[in-house]
Amino acid sequence: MVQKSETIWFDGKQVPWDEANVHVLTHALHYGVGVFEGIRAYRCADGSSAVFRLREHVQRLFSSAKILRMEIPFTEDAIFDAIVETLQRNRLAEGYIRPLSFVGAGAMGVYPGDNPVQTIIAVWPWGAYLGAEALEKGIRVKTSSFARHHVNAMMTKAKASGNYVNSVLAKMEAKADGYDEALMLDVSGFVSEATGENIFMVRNGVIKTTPLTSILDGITRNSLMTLARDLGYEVVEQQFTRDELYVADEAFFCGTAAEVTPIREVDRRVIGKGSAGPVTKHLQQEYFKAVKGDNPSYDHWLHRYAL
Ligand SMILES: Cc1[nH+]cc(COP(=O)(O)O)c(CN[C@@H](CCC(=O)O)C(=O)O)c1O
Repeated sequence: MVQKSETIWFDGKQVPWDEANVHVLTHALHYGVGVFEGIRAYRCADGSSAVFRLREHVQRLFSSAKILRMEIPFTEDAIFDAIVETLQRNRLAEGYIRPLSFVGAGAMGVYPGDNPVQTIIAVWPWGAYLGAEALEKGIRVKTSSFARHHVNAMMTKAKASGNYVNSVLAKMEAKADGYDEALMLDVSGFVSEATGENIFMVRNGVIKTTPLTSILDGITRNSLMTLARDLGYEVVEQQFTRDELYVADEAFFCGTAAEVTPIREVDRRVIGKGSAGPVTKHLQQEYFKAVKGDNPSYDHWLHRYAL
C-alpha cells in the first residue's frame, strides 16, 4: 500500500490525498490515454534534498503527451514548480514523485474528442523497488512469454499508461512463476527491457545496453551511460539476444524506481558468479553518489530544495 502524503496537486491546487478523485467514466480509465513520470528525490549529505534530473523528466512527460496528441494545459515550468511545491507541501525530504496527465471524463467512445486533459502530482516515500535485498544480492529473472510492444503498435518512447498492460501481464507471469522480474524480448526476439526498467549487460569488459527501439528512453539508462563513460568504461548500444545475456559476466536493470538492481540469474542460468559483479557494484555506488549530491561533477543533474 502506498504510504499516504497529505496533499496531491490536482490541476493547479493542492487537494487532500483522499479527495483526489475522478469520475468512473474518466476516458483514461477505459482507454489508457494518460502519460506519467516516475521521479525520485533524495536526501543529500549537506541536509538539503535533491530531485534527480527533474528537467529531463518534465520534458519527457510533455514529449509523451505530444506523441499521444494530448495537450497538457500547463507549461513545463509550471509542472516543474508544482513538483517542488508538492514535495515541500508534504515535507518529503526523500521519496518518489508521480506526475500523471490523463484524458478526463466527457465523451465516451474511443475518440477522446475535446475531453479535458487533467494532471495530478503525487509524492510518497518509496524504498527499494524490488526489495532491499535486491539492490545488494540481485534478482532472479525469467524471459517473459509476452513480447515487448511492436514499435508501430504502441509508442514506447511515450511513458503511456496503456503501455503498462503489457508490463503488468509480464510481471504477474514472472511473479506467479516464482521470479522477481520479467525480461521482455522485442517482436524480433532481441532483448528489449523489463516491465519497468532498462537493462545493461557486461561481457569481456564492455557494457552493452539495448538501442532506443522498443524501449523507454530511460533517464537512469542515460545517466549510467554517461557515468560509465566518464569512469572510462566502453559502453555500446547494441541489440543482443537472451543467450548472450546467459553467458554475460554481469547484468543489471536500471530505472528511477529500481535504481541499479543486479541480475543474478536469467531463466535458471546463473549470471557471472550469481551476485552483483564488480562493474555493476561500481556503477551502483557512483549512481548513488551522483543522486545524493556526493559527486559535484553531476550537480547539474540535481534540483535542490529545502523543506
Ligand atoms: C518500461 C520502462 N522502461 C524503463 C524505465 C526506466 O526509465 P527511467 O526511470 O527514466 O530511468 C521505466 C521506468 N519505470 C518507472 C515506473 C515504475 C512503476 O512500477 O510504476 C520508474 O522507474 O519510476 C519503465 O517503466
